[in-house]
Amino acid sequence: MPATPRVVVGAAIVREGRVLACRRTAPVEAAGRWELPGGKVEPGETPEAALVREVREELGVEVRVSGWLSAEAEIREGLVLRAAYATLVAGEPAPVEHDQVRWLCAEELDDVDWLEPDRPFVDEIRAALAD
Ligand SMILES: Nc1nc2c([nH]c(=O)n2[C@H]2C[C@H](O)[C@@H](COP(=O)(O)OP(=O)(O)OP(=O)(O)O)O2)c(=O)[nH]1
Repeated sequence: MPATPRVVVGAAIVREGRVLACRRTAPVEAAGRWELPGGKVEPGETPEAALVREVREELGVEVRVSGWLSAEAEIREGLVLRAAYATLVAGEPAPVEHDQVRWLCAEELDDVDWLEPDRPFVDEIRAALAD
């Protein structure tokens, strides 16, 4: 029986019609590519708690999860990506691990080079921002 995949959660933090995209610095093959802030859910942790924790660690802000996107993508064998919409409740994002952040509107989502697994999420976010 295959093992249950480990989940990586990403936050689609939306403010005034824009989503926050973050540029990775590591590993080398992912450096310069863009993602949603987040990371792996730890054993015993809920996805919501993981997302809030990772965003706090990576950007120094507090977010509230408002709902999960319907997409799910395989990052590699045994690792899947999920994402949730979130709103800022305290602080202004200041990257700790990323070297750049951008607030992108629907028309700007294709201006950055997203990690491959993020594509279905970006499509869903584009539609949501355009509403
Ligand atoms: N945070 C995040 N990771 C993503 C996205 N898309 C995507 O393929 N990934 C991949 C990159 C990494 O292989 C993995 C996340 O690992 P990570 O290293 O950022 O997570 P982490 O902070 O929990 O790391 P770790 O030290 O526990 O290994 O998911 C995304 O939008 N956000």
